[in-house]
Amino acid sequence: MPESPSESDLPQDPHGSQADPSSGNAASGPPPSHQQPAIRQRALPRNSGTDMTLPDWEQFSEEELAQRRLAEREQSAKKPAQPEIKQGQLFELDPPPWELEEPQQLAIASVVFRDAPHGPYDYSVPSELLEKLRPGMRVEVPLGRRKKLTAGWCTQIDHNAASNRKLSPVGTVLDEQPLCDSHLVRLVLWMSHYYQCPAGQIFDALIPASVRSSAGTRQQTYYSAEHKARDPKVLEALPPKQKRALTVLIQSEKPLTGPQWTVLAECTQAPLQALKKKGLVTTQQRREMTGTPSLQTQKSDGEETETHPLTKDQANAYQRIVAAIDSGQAKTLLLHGVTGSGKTEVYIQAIEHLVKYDRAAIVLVPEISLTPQTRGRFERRFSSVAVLHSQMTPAERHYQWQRIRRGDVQVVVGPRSAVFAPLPRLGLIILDEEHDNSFKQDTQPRYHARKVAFARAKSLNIPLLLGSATPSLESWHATKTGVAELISMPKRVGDRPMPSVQLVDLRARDQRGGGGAITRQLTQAVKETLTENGQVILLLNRRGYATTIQCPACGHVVSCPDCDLPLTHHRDGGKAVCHYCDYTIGTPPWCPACRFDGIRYGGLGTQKLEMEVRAKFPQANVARMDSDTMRRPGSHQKVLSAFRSGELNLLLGTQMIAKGLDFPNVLLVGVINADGALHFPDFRASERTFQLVTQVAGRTGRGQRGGRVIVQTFSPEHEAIQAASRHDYETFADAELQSRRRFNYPPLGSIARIILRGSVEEQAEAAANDLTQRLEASRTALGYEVRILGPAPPPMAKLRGKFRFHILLQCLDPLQLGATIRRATDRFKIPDKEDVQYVVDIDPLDML
Ligand SMILES: Nc1ncnc2c1ncn2[C@@H]1O[C@H](COP(=O)(O)OP(=O)(O)OP(=O)(O)O)[C@@H](O)[C@H]1O
Ligand SMILES: [Zn+2]
Repeated sequence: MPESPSESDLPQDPHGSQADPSSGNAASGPPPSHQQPAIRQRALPRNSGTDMTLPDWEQFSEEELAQRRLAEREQSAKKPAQPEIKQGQLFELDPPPWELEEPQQLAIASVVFRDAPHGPYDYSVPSELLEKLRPGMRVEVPLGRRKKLTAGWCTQIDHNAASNRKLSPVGTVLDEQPLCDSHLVRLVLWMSHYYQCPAGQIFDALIPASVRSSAGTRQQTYYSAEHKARDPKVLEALPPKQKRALTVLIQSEKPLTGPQWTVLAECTQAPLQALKKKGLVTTQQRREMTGTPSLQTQKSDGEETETHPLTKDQANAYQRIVAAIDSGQAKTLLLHGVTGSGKTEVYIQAIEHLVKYDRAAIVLVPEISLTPQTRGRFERRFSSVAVLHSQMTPAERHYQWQRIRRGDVQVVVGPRSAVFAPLPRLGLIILDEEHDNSFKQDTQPRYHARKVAFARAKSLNIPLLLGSATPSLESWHATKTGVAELISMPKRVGDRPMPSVQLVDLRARDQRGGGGAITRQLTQAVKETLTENGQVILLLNRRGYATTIQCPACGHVVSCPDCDLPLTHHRDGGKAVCHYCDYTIGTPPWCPACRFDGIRYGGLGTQKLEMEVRAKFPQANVARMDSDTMRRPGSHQKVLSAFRSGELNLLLGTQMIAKGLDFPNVLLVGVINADGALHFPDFRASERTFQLVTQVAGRTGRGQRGGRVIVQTFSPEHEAIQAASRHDYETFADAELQSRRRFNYPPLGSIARIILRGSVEEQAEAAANDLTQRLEASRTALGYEVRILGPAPPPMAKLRGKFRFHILLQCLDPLQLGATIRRATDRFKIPDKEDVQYVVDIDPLDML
């Protein structure tokens, strides 16, 4: 007898009632205060912290919405009526009125698709699927004139719809249970609207491919006895082997698999098949894990594991987070704690509070393999942690996803995509190092995990905790406008002082001892530190050996043919590599343009720095950490363990050594060139420089022995570097906000970027011009104040063989910005024969 999924198998929607006052209280809301009657979300004031705003339908008051609707109706009255595109109308004309059916009651499902046409389109739900189909499931439906069966996602079912058009019916329901609960479906629809990306593509980003393909599972057939087989007369009439087999099956409490059944009945397959033919047994297919993947937890790297009593600052932070959890409201908290102030311990204790109520948390971290230490700390303190990372096998990923959805997990730790973890009883979302750029996805859907976390937390009425020593200006601004609450931890644990920072001016030539990259002052400091048995971290944010390969005779620079950017020379294997597309050639021994024999390597990468370090400090045990040396899974862990044990005493590398590491014996941090990010054509250049220098400086002075920092720079007077040298976040952030205000840059205003690319430059440019005109027309029609810049070639005017153009849009109001683009791109189509694509990037971080 086929089993229907039991109650507990169904994805729970514990907070469903919180957003909807009509449905009463959550049955088992944890802290007592969670039980209070839910409050309908109040409209946020517009323009309050543009990075922290919700979609328009959540943000407007009823009155505003009504006004908007009125305005929209007036708009549409002016323009010739555009037929709404619905299934059936997309490829054929509407049927003449006499062919229309009588309007009839039916259930209609909305379905969206990954590929164009994206939908949503309406389908009727046949009565036999009514019980089964729910939003968040995948279905197969006929699409287009040819009625080609296509997989899509069901986003909504209207049970009392009326339609007089003949709708195609839903064909097959592909999932046993929804892959997304109703909250996640709502989140998808919001993301689709806000990021202007088809909902079908967002579903695919939300549900890992391994889950969609059921990686690591197989189809298993189960047998059970039909009702009529229980009739003794039927049983008696059977040949002995079949009789014995059927008796075994009737007596079994659960359905049996073929192998189980043959073993218990001591028979071959033959009697089973005979019984099946006679219609005495039914079969049922179920998907099962083929095995339990052995999940690797982070081995301790030797860090002490004892817990400490909280410091005064930590205790205060903890109290305020707990109050937010207990309030049952969607509050955003920014924990601004200086490096080494013990933020992780605060997160852990807050989650310990949460799990007492049987609730779970998501902790988003930059890339988990870079921070094995953070991972280890969570795994040691909670009994069931799911760590999601990029090196999992599909089977592991699917297994973890199922564990998470069943509610077997207290804490999910992972990178940005973990914001979608389908925890049934989510009670808190934490973004550690919330300023980190890796939280923004740079492919479709181009979402920012902070914003998505904000929307998710808001719809569930749970707190969102952002933590950083160098908060993004978006979050800092949010504390000024009341969107987020600020919690400060201005001191390090154990009253340890912040390390002193010395700036070394690279412009003064005599400072540069011996022409290398390491100045006299830094050389001296490294030697002293190594003599005292201390450890050293050196930061250089460029990988490779030399960053340019240039001919001194004719000036030719060896560049990538696909990206027009200089290739970087890598010494291992003598390769010249494009860092944007990985185009690789053997480094030419002479100039490819004029054949001059004596090509020069300019600019400095980590490989070259490593050689200089080994030559200058022969007593040091050196490791280099950059994406070239850290390709293999587990390599970070290996290097960091060796560093903790003291086997290594000098670590050099790119920004990946600046993140979160906590080693008490690091007595010196050296920044080889702080200006790397400073002169990028990007309004966030200062912010990034400040963050990088402050974060790497924060890796020292974390033990009893203190620490110091030496920053080499060509711009010692630059405010970002000055402020970082004083550990003065607030002065920097407030001044930076002032200067952004002048240009309405985020977070004071919103920006969007549209990138067009094509293999034929003229076509890409023509499409960019066309789109710009549409944007201008759209702005005029809506009467919005949107600034449109471009089209122009971006700093990277060519990438992977495609010519690029971009259009920048700025507006104080993110809703006006979004609406302007939506209207302009709505019917914007590039001729199929042209190889030109465009992407809309809302709140872009990458301006290159
Ligand atoms: N209350 C405490 N008493 C003593 N030590 C503590 C306490 N809380 C945390 N620590 C220790 O202080 C160190 C720094 O903590 P942690 O790594 O969480 O800092 P952080 O604020 O995340 O810093 P960063 O921003 O630099 O990553 C850790 O070794 C941790 O074990
Ligand atoms: Zn390239």
